[in-house]
Amino acid sequence: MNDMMATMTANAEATMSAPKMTARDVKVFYGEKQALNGVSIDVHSDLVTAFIGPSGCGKSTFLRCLNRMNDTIETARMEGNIELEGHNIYAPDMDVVQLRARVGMVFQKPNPFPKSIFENVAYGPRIHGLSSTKAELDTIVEQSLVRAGLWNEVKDRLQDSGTALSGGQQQRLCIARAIAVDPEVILMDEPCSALDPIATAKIEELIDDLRGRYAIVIVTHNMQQAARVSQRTAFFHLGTLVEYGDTAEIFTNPREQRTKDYITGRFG
Ligand SMILES: Nc1ncnc2c1ncn2[C@@H]1O[C@H](COP(=O)(O)OP(=O)(O)OP(=O)(O)O)[C@@H](O)[C@H]1O
Repeated sequence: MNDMMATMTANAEATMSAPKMTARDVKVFYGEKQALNGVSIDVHSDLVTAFIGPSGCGKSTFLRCLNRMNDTIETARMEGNIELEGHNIYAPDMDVVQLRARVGMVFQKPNPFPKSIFENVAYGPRIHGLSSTKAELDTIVEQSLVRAGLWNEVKDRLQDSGTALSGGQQQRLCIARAIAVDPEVILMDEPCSALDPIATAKIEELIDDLRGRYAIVIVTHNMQQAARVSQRTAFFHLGTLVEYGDTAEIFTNPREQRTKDYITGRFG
């Protein structure tokens, strides 16, 4: 394929669906200190988007803007515009609890509630009124655990504590918990950094299985992981989005020298 055709294919792929989320000129300050310098990005529904970059470049800060988790940090202040399906998520009438159900989050360290496996998954659907009978709730719990690739391992011990599972199982339980409230976007902040290679491989497979059903955004320190699981990659450096594009392009033919230096291990 010649260069022009390759570009046209990439562009056609990028425009195949309207973006699920758009961010424009997002700036974040912690007190006086500016952590993001005006980030603009589109997140597509049917793709996995990876955020990469050296420690402290602002990946997690930006991820947290996408479901207003930064609201919980007293010193944090955000400027710019972020929309979910065309609605400003920072508008005064936005219900933040609803927003965080639509844009779910999985954290670096698995954080199940100190409750049963069943309750971990059932809690969200119950408080969001997604089921009216016990049978409906059972179905949601089962489907969520199936989708998170955990059902076969836990179906006979749903009343055991979620915290008694292995680290990798706990992380899949947290993914099931996010899935249970029927989100549109799932944000994952270094979801494998506390896991061993086998548990990591399972989460990566799971991300691939979930692609297409949810827009997935993953922050990762691991460039191989970004290359394996994502179709779009955003490279951040010192609070700036340096380059954003097709993952294969970013890793084989980056436009910016700073991206090239980072992916070839010259810094970071
Ligand atoms: N709660 C906070 N209060 C003050 N400064 C913060 C806070 N969280 C992050 N920062 C600062 O904002 C900048 C960006 O941090 P952020 O955690 O978003 O980077 P990151 O790229 O996700 O880093 P890492 O890969 O190490 O997690 C850093 O300089 C960091 O020290």
